[in-house]
Amino acid sequence: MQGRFISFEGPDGAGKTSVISAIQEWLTQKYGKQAVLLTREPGGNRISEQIRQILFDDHNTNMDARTEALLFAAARRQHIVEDIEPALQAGKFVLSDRYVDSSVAYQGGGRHLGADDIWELNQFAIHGLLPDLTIYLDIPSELGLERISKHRQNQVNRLDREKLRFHQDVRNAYLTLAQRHQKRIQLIDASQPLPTVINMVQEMIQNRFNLE
Ligand SMILES: Nc1ncnc2c1ncn2[C@@H]1O[C@H](COP(=O)(O)OP(=O)(O)OP(=O)(O)O)[C@@H](O)[C@H]1O
Ligand SMILES: Cc1cn([C@H]2C[C@H](O)[C@@H](COP(=O)(O)O)O2)c(=O)[nH]c1=O
Repeated sequence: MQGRFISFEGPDGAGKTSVISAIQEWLTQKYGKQAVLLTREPGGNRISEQIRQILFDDHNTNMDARTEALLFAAARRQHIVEDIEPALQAGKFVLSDRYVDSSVAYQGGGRHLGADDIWELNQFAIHGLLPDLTIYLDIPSELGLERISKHRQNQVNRLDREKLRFHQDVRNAYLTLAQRHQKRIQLIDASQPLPTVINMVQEMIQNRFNLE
């Protein structure tokens, strides 16, 4: 049986990590541990995690925006081949904390490389593999950044530290993507309380895949 591929997207601090772990628990209770793969980008396997370290190294302040875009795409390719495709072939639910839309939003929007060029660049990496469903957690940039600075002071990465304008451009690019891919991308207002957001995401997954 072919599995189901669900990606979770959103600006920094939208609550993806919190929501995705609740969804993992919910699906695991329903279908068992073996039925669910929780993974993240950039990362998932040794090579992609090594690329992640380069991307988020605080010393790499001189990284060119196109180099950054290529590294995210390279980590994605390895993630697909080593983790996502095998899990889908085994019939699992694949829950990915970020996927191709992150590159379009952050490198295309935030870094101003252009959404279309970054989408095009990533076609080589994803080779046709798009999620069956993308949950986009939408949040005003100020609120997302406030959540991060309140709760995660010692885990802030190189991209979290970008200025407010960068995060606003990221959000606008996500909103454009959600308009363009209305069937695949489902938008949720992530400024609502966490239990409400989790319930809405569960309903979306239930409806999309006709789960009991
Ligand atoms: N709906 C919510 N209401 C209030 N606080 C929330 C909500 N969702 C998450 N948070 C809190 O905001 C902080 C950031 O959440 P989380 O790490 O889940 O976000 P994230 O989208 O994964 O961020 P990033 O992509 O930057 O890692 C956490 O401290 C979390 O407890
Ligand atoms: C996949 C991907 C990610 N990013 C950025 C977005 C975030 O700032 C970090 C990931 O941090 P998280 O806490 O693990 O969400 O990386 C990006 O700019 N481009 C991408 O393709």
